[in-house]
Amino acid sequence: MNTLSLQQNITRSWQLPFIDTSDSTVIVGDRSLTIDEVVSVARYGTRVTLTDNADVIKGVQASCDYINNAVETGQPIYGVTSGFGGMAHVVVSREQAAELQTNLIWFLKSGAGGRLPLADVRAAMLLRANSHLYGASGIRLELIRRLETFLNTGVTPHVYEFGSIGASGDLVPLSYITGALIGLDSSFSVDFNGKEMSAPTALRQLSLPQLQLQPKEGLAMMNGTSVMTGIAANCVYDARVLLALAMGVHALAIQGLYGTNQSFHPFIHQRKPHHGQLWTANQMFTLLQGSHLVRDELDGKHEYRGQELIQDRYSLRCLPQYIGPIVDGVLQITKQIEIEMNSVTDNPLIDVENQASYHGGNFLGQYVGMGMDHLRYYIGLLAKHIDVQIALLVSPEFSNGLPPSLVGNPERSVNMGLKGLQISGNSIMPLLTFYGNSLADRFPTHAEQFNQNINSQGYTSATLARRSVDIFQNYMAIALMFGVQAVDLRTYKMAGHYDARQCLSPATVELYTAVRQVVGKPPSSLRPYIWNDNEQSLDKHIARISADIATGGLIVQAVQDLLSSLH
Ligand SMILES: N[C@@H](Cc1ccccc1)C(=O)O
Repeated sequence: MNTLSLQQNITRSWQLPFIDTSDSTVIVGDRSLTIDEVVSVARYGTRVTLTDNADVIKGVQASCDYINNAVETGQPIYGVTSGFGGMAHVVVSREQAAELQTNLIWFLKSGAGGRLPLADVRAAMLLRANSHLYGASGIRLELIRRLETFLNTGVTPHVYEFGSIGASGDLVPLSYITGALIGLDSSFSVDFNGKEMSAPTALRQLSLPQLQLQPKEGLAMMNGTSVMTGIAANCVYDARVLLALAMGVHALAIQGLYGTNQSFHPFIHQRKPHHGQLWTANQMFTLLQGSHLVRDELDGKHEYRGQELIQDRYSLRCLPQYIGPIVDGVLQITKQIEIEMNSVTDNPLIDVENQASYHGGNFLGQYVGMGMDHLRYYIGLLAKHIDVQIALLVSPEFSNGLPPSLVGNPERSVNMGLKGLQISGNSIMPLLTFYGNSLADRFPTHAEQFNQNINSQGYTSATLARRSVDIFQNYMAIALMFGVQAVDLRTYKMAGHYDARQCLSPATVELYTAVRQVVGKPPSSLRPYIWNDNEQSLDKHIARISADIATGGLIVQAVQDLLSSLH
């Protein structure tokens, strides 16, 4: 997962307009999309171009021809010449086949709550277009191309945060995208590069006609997992960044605590070779290489250390064994979401080659629902571990000689150091472990007249994951502030000055320097990051660092090597 391709975008604000002036583009329909590409389009406005592959275009039209022929010849096809779901026994005549699709939008227009972030709606539109280009959905190219136009001109339908049970995909959220796409009614609103307006108004400004859905097209648009999967793709991208930053925070904390590098010796982990454990140990081994702030014990030596333990506590010594399963879990979720992104998830599916259609259930978003449950669970575990490291750093009984609460200037007796910052972090960590509770197992068994009597809750699990990621970005900011202060104070104990860059491992200098730059406090040999309590507003530092993380700024660039190796 290489996010370097996005780095050129970091100057591009996340805010509107989603217009990319560079010449980069994402081709849709000729190969699998990656999570990087989804994020690049959804957040940074990278242009989208539908493939001009003749076979793909022919396949899309052929699936429409199949549906039209079926309607003309009076064949019974679910959702085309029948009612929906628990009312699939209702016969719908050929004359009403088109009206059935438009009516689907109206009865699904039942969202609630706040609005979904525009970047998540953009991801959903991209994935809907991608799914339709497989030619198994019976939807015209004209509608797919309109998704492309909306993405490239910055028209983003407003979608509610509540409404989908993740079963027949995201029926309700997708009804808003579909209604806006065809300009059905002025009650469908969009954001047009920062301006709110009705969908018909936006179409007029783009000189695009309103469209009438043809048989199957409503179902093709709305019976899919694209919204929950779009949210999930953005969340997986952010969670991978946060996993890499967690490794960076631990590397700073281990140096702050003057921990040993022996815990990451290859010999240990080759004898318990879980993929995630090996990756974690290897990365931490590399992160600490060349540091003057760790006990260098790779030769196997051990020393009696007075009141200090002869070996580190588990939050340091067992770090690879603890984070390893999280790494393996995030990698599995990444694979599952990338498969879901590149799947056909509506129903029925059209097999043009055999001139047949099949009633199935690819729209059940179980991989997304359970995947996002697990992602929130992993985030909670990472936050809890970091909270332990912070507790060691601020407590003289465990910090190996650091000042209590990492006070900077000991001469100013009222200085209480990072006590408040720790309390703020303590207020967030429990919320992250709380968000780690599962949702997928709480589904109602009677949904939609018992037709959808199992359902994934994937949409809500994904929106909860979005919330968990946003919270974790704030917590990570607090953790990085502790790490920076700790290594400055450790440097003073080891070298008599406060500029940690001189003693840190080369692999952690960039992260350290990036944090200092983002908060506007360059390193100094005369003072640590925080000297007197009354010289800075820590809340502003938290806000700046979390915003930098959320927009892929300097701090994320500093862990690029970790991110690129995460596979
Ligand atoms: N399409 C779903 C059910 C459904 C679709 C649209 C509205 C309501 C229900 C099915 O295959 O059963």
